[in-house]
Amino acid sequence: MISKFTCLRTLRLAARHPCRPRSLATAAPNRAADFVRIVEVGPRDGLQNEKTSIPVDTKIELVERLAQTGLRTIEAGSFVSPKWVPQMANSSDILQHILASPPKSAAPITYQWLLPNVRGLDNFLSAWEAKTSSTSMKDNADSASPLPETELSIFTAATESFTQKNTNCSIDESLARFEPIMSRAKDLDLPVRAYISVALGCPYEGPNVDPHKVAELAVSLLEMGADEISVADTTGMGTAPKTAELLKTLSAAGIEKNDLALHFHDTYGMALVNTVVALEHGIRTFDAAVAGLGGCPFSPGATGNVATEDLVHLVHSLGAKTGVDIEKLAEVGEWISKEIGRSNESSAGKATLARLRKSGR
Ligand SMILES: CC(C)(COP(=O)([O-])OP(=O)([O-])OC[C@H]1O[C@@H](n2cnc3c(N)ncnc32)[C@H](O)[C@@H]1OP(=O)([O-])[O-])[C@@H](O)C(=O)NCCC(=O)NCCSC(=O)C[C@@](C)(O)CC(=O)[O-]
Repeated sequence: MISKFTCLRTLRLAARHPCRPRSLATAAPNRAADFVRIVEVGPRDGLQNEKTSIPVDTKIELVERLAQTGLRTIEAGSFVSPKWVPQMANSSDILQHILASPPKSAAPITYQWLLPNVRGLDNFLSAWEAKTSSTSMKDNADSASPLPETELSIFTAATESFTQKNTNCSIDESLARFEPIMSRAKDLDLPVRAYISVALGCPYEGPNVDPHKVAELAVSLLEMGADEISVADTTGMGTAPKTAELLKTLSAAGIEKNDLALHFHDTYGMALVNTVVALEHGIRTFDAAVAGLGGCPFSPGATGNVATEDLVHLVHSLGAKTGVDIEKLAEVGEWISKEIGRSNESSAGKATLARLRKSGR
């Protein structure tokens, strides 16, 4: 199937978007071969499935603490229906707080916001524009604490069943919802990343998701204007051979490595193995959640994202850089785990803390 559209799509992809986004592609240091960019999804993917309502102050404090670890990109909330995902209902408050008092950080941070439809975009914009329109670009550049970079995330899935369960529509309908979001985001110069869920296994259709379907969707999203595709192993069913096959299929479809991020959940303990496979294929952007927080409300049995501390430890052990201070990050992982009453799922985080405590720190 892929060979039929590969050449045409490759040409189309090469011609798209002469103007690349500010953060996703122009982050020059983040594109060095030995630099791995981490997208911290803990405040969104990590918290969205928690059953007990988490106070907005705790969510803001999590973002502020993460901002001090060296992480450069944080997905801080989502503008989805509160009837579907009640835990994310106060994302507007978090956005407004971040814009009004950008968290302290050594380097500028980009904040991402997930949305499923135009209603989500409208809700996002009513909070975002109120602040950004009152700060001119010049004022912003001159300001001691300029407005943080902002990006949007949209999401669809590689199977019809998951798309229905997650967003109450078909895959095609989900793409149709993105068209107006994409065009308004481009007008506002806001980069857009697009997730493709269940790329390596679906809770409703099983472990064998067609990699060509993932490639076809990725091409459609890039053609539509997405600046980055985050390919998600929502269920953690991915294995090393399946990850390699998927990445080869995406490459054969003309998708560049720099356009891809990988988003592994660690349900079967395979996330780091699959990360190594992806690193060997040249992927340099990975999503993760501090302390291994997370789970998708519409993926029964799926556990958290790969823990950011474990990802950082892996990358550093391979001699590459992340810019993240693992000791500070481990403290954040332990703090948020206690705050929300769940166990810290990061092996590297717990080991780092044990070492720190032993040395009296
Ligand atoms: C897409 C919908 C809204 C369709 O849901 P629907 O019920 O079909 O939508 P609707 O258009 O019929 O609207 C129903 C009600 O929701 C309201 N509504 C409609 N849209 C919004 C909105 N944006 N924000 C706030 N309210 C909204 C709308 O106004 C209406 O309110 P009512 O008239 O009944 O009072 C719903 O299915 C939804 O919100 N789904 C989101 C599910 C979700 O957040 N899943 C988790 C995130 S994805 C994920 O975790 C995977 C990922 C990204 O991490 C990668 C991976 O690991 O796989």
